[in-house]
Amino acid sequence: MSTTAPRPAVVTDFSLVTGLSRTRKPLQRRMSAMAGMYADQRAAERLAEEDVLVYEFFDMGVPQSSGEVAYGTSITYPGKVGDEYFMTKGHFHSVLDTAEIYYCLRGRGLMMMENPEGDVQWQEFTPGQGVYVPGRYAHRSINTSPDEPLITFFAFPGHAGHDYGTIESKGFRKIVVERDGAPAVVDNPKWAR
Ligand SMILES: O=P(O)(O)OC[C@H]1O[C@](O)(CO)[C@@H](O)[C@@H]1O
Ligand SMILES: [Fe+2]
Repeated sequence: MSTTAPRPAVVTDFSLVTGLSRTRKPLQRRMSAMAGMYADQRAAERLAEEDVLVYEFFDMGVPQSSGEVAYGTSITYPGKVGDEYFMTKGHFHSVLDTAEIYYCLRGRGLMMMENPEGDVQWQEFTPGQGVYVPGRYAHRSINTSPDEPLITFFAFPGHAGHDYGTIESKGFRKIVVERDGAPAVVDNPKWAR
């Protein structure tokens, strides 16, 4: 939607240190909402009983229309389900060919990406490093630190939308697990063709 009526400039707040906003409410995802996404479902269900908070994000409330820039901060907490690191659900954009930029403010981790044709890529997150997720790539943030939150700033086109269906039913082709004390990218045993 485009309009010629004057629009107020909007001021939003979020901390580049904590990722938290004083004025926006976080959207929180707990283990109970995503237990089935981890390879070790038993371990996930145990954590779901305590309803552990896996990640939260602050969406700054921009209209979901073309021409807008949606943005906010995302905090993925440290933790593991069995040997698999805490991660976001992950999604494609409903308008598939829309990109997204993430900028790491704190912590350590990976952005996992894959496109519908099966190309898989991952990029490291370290503070001061951005990851540009090209259009057509599903994306999931993964926190590989033992004790620090992974905090990122993100921005994407307002009309992009979120498509969780494919990832919820099939997962990503690769998962990230701890092997000999270090993160390793391995095939997802649950991935279904
Ligand atoms: O939407 P998911 O996969 O639960 O992950 C949340 C993150 O992705 C975003 O939707 C941006 O793509 C953010 O709102 C948030 O950082
Ligand atoms: Fe996205």
